[in-house]
Amino acid sequence: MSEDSNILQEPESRAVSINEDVEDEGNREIFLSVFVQQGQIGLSYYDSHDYSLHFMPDTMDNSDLHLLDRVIQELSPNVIITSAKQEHSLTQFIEKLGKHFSLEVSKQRLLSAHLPSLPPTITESEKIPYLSSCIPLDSVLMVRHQRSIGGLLKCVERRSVGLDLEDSSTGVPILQFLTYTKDVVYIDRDTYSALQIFKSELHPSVFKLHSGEKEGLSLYGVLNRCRSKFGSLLLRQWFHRPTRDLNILKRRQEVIRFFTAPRNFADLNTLQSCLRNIKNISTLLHKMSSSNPKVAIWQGLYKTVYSALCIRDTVRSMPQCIHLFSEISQNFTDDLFYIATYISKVVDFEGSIAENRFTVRPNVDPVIDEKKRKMMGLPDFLTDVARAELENLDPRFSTCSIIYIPLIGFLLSVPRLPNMLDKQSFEIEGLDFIFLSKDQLHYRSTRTKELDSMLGDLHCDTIDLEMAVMRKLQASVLQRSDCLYKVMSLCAELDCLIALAQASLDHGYCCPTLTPNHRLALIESRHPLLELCTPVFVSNTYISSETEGKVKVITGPNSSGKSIYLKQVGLIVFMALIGSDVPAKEAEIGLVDGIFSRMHSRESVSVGLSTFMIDVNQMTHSLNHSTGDSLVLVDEFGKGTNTVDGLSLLTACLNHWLRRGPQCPHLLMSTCFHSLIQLGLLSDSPLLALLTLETAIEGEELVFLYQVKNGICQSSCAANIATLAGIPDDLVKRGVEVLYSHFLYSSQMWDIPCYLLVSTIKALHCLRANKKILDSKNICIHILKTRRLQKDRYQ
Ligand SMILES: Nc1ncnc2c1ncn2[C@@H]1O[C@H](COP(=O)(O)OP(=O)(O)OP(=O)(O)O)[C@@H](O)[C@H]1O
Repeated sequence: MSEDSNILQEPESRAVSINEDVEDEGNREIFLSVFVQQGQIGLSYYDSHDYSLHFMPDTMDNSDLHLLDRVIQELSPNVIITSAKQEHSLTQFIEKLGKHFSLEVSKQRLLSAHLPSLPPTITESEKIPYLSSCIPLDSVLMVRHQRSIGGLLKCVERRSVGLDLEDSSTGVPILQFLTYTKDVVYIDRDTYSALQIFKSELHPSVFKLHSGEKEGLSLYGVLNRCRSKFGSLLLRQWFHRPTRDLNILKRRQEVIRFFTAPRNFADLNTLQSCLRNIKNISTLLHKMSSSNPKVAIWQGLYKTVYSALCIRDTVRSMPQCIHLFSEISQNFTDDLFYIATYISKVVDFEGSIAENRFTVRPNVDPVIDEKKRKMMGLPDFLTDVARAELENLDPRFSTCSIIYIPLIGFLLSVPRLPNMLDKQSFEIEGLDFIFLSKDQLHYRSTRTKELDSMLGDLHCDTIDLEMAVMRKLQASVLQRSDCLYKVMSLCAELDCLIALAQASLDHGYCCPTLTPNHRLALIESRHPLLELCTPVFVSNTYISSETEGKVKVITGPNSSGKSIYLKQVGLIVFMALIGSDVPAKEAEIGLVDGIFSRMHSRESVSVGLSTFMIDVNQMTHSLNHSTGDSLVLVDEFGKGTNTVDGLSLLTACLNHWLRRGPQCPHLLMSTCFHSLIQLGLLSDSPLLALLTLETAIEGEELVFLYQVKNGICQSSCAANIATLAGIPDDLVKRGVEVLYSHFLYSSQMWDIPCYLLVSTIKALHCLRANKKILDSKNICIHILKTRRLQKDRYQ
């Protein structure tokens, strides 16, 4: 804390509940405006949560508008606005159309937008340089973009977004302009869902049903240790926008490195407790600009600014070569200290809470002090007046009191007597009856009229004076709002990075080496979610490069861990692309441009497509859009249809990728179609590597070792697994009999090479675990003998 900081009182010393006013997410509304032309997309959106206008400079998008799809997925906008004359591709996306996209009109709307941070007297020509510093107005590509902003502003103005009961002439406030990052790695909805990056579930508590959803077991749930709500929001944004920008990623990594060093744990804890007290500054400032902000808003602001100062002082003692730290040290200016001191000196928090309005501390304004002093002495003085009034009062009354009611003034109050039944009986000579309340009659007497003129409306005067002080304070806080916005964005970043560092420490992650080359090497890596749910997790290595095999085909018995391996590779690459540490002993991540997947994630009912159609859609998407820098995860493609058709499709896709040579993505594919390899269907390619998962037979049981090794698997061990799962033995036995009769018949019909039969028999040997199934081996051999197959034909 700075030298003068002892002037400031710790906010906790005035511990009072800061209600939801401060954190109120309220009705968050997002208005997205899109304009597409000749493959370029310009978009902007307004977020009523923090009154910010985000824009994305014109960017190429593909014909399916994937970028737009991703933005919609991230933002879930309440309204999407576009031009009625839009290209067909866009109209497929968007249902609500607007027609406010003329370029000149757009410019005018931007110029007349309500920007509270600018002085109200600013002229249009003065506004242009300011706006061009926020949005590149002169950029050619921005033409379309401005048009999207034009439509957006028109819509939000019409709906008075972000305004409560303000005057109809008040414009929708825009408190900040933010760029929407475009250098993002492509990941589609299905991949997010299959990898369990997010998983929302309905809240189980009946009491919290209104708050909607909570995060289930997901990567976001595991990594989100943010202390503030806006930190969590920013982390969510990072999750939606994994990036290839090495500068951004290295900036994040250097902070995480610092906090994961044991000697910095104390600083980490201090910062975490400060971050907990930082409230949403956009909401605070918006509420602060209302005519009479609630006490909680003042408390929230004070606590926030005080904590920001603590953060600044802690960070200033840390290495300033770390970019985030030096930015915090520079941008948390003395304006913060000014605001905190001003609030601390002026606002009487205890008094404000007691009276539920803004009250001023002593020694701020002598006139207010004088009036308060008079008010303080009032009870004694009024007791004396009441005593004197009682002497002259009707003798039927044994007590009376003098009370003060704001706006009405001083009144003489006496208890109602039993014979005072109607209004006429309330009349007392020399007194004017005013009202009856709770068996107390209230009158105005000559003396109370004297008091009114002598003391006036003391209370109201004090309130007016205190409100004037509050307005001055409000104005001076709002003048310094720029610095407060910086506090919020830097604190959000710090919060996210501390959260990632904490997760890294808790789960033993390592810092990945990020490189622009095309190699992925995950040494002894783990699945970040499964490792938390299983007592023993077997780590595995994945290395993919042009020389070490970019296409991995992984076969293994059912339940041997193929899907988990695929997902763990996807998750680790994803984690590295948001700047996080990863669950591995060592990792080298060549920055990929997209993660594609063919994994079961959606129920066919929810999308109106058959399961096989979903599979094929996902595969088509991966085939069409993956590049040599992409990661493609394919889990059991083709098993939703006839085996031969599924196998043929899978083979065609794989060979297509292999033929692409250097443009072949990092492909990790699991399959139960062992004949893909056994029948030699795959093209010879140095890119191809075959992997399998190790199993062992222990006693009578099939044991999964979950260890990935080079090689192929001969059997799915489906019968064993069926037995393990409890399918009756006789059914399993019959299944195996049918399988092998059919197999031998087919092999003769189609003249399938004999090594296949050998491998079948070998596979049957593996079934030693179950004696009844072992019998089926004898059946198989028996069939072989009866068909007089030559032994040497299949050896
Ligand atoms: N590396 C591992 N360490 C420990 N347990 C694991 C590991 N991999 C997988 N498992 C366990 O094995 C179970 C099955 O894994 P997974 O779903 O990946 O199998 P699979 O081979 O894809 O099966 P199927 O072919 O039937 O889809 C997991 O739910 C998990 O409990």
